[in-house]
Amino acid sequence: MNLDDIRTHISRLDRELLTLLAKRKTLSLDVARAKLENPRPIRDQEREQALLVELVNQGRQLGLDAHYVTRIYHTIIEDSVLAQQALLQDLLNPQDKAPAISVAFLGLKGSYSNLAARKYLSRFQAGIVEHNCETFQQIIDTVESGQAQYGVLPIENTSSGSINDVFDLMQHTSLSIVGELTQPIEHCLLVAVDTDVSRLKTLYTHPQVYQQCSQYLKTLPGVKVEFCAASSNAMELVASLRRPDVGAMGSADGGELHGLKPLVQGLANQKQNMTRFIVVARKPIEVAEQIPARTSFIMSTGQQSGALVEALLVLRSHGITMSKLESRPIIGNPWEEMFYVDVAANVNSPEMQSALKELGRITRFIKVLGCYPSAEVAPTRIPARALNQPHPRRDEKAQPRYSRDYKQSGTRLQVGRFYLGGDDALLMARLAQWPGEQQLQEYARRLKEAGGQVLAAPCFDNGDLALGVERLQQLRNIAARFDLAAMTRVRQPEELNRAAESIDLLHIAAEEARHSDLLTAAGRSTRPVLLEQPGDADGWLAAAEAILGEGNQQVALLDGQGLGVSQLLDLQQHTHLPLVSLLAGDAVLLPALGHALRAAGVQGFCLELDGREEGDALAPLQQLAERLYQD
Ligand SMILES: O=C(O)C(=O)C[C@]1(C(=O)O)C=C[C@@H](O)C=C1
Repeated sequence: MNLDDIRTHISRLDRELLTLLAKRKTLSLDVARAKLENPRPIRDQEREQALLVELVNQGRQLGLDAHYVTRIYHTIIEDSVLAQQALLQDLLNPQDKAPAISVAFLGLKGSYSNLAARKYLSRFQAGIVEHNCETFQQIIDTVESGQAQYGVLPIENTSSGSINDVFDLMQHTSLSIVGELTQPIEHCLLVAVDTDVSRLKTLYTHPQVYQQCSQYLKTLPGVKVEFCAASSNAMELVASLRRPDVGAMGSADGGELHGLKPLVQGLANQKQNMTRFIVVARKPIEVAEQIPARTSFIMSTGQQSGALVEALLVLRSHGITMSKLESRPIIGNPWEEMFYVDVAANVNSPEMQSALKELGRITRFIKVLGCYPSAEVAPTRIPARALNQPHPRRDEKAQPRYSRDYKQSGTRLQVGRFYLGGDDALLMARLAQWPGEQQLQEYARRLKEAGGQVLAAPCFDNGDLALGVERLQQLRNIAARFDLAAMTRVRQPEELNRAAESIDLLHIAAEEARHSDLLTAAGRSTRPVLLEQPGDADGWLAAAEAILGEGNQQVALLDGQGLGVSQLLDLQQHTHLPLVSLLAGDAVLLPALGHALRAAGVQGFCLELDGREEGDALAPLQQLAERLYQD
């Protein structure tokens, strides 16, 4: 077969795959109807688990990797669940059959909000009338006045955090949240005519996009940046200029709507950049019992100490999980705050009704903003043993993946924009306790000055997931501000998954290095992992193997036990994984110790700071950096 023949063959197979997927989707909607007649939850994770295990095993026999099969089926099942939910919601909240649905959003054709609005409304299979708005307030006004049925508003972004103006507006509107969706933000450099980067003189962009792509923009020092009100304005301008020396920054899909082509893709500093949008309408909707629902509400508690904790305990005592907690000052009342809370519950459920009643008694203000189907379909995990069965592929060697027999050359990890295992040693500072935002910023500034690259702080050290997630955002933002990478310790899969959304390096400490669920989650993540020695070298390598075996090849070893030079050399003969040494103890000796370990092949150093150091805590790292630089 020549290349064209092979491609024809592939295209035919792809068509068949699509036909089968469409057939599967029809069947999954039949399941939803059956579940409506005979009420059962849409999501059935036991069934999903059995299905995934069977598919992984069948895939194996066909020579397909378990990780690959699970990834594909997570996507298929996610679509199946969302389609079933949409069907049930339509049946429960019938819409007048209108030929078109109107929606208000920020920006022009091609803005991220426009793409999100189109994605959300695609489920209604009706025409769309679009209202381009210049401000969030205008979106609210357009829906409140009935000119548009829906409004789409961005509420939080994985790299720039919460969009506070939207929270503030939600407090004063009569509109309800009726839906949510998450839109990947993929910034590209867009051009109207054939050109190349070296010919560009001016780039048009929105300030937030500029901020999110700052690292790429540093590589274009001669290019002038002009700010526009929205990226869609930038695209419109570049499309009208049609010149080889101008470009816009925005999404490839948005650019296509203006006839622009992507010249460079993946410009964002942070590769996983997503925005969560909420959809608002004049009337609240009901969410079918069978569907996982989210309820958003705002409340203000009194100023007395412990008032917020008391309110949160009400949720906990009703078994209600909180997925977001955000505080905003109340204008004109400088000592009080409004809290925005998202919970995983249906507002009509008995638990939520009872919790709301109780909260009503202890808060000063409480208002439900809406209840809507959760767009998050958490992938069903399959038991590690189902994935860990030996792969029957004949060409696979039996050597452990961490070993030099398996891979000769040393592994290089990408940590943010830095490397571990490259030419230069990676220098990190790890705080033993969460220091508070101000002080974290101060550590970051000093670490940067000292020549370090990775700032580590324990976001989850007080056991509260929601607080941990807030801290992740602070850590990430502060690290980014000082051009550092960020690391945090994760102790359970849930923490790991949340941290992996935004943090550059995941730290598994000695105490957790034998937790198989955590190792499995780390292996399924695409973030690099720093695995601390749990006390014995064999257990350490076995833990590394568990991660590598799941798919994640970005693993480094952190020695916190003070292995000597000869043990380190021995270890390096054994494994291609990069080694990091923990620097703790007498500050005066640390630079010399680090220097010797570097000579023995250690690729990274982590200075432990417990906050009790006297004088400049980062001085040993700076001295080590200077010595290594002189070499
Ligand atoms: O089998 C079901 O109950 C379905 O709803 C179908 C399906 C699937 O697409 O395979 C989807 C959602 C459930 O969580 C389990 C499986």
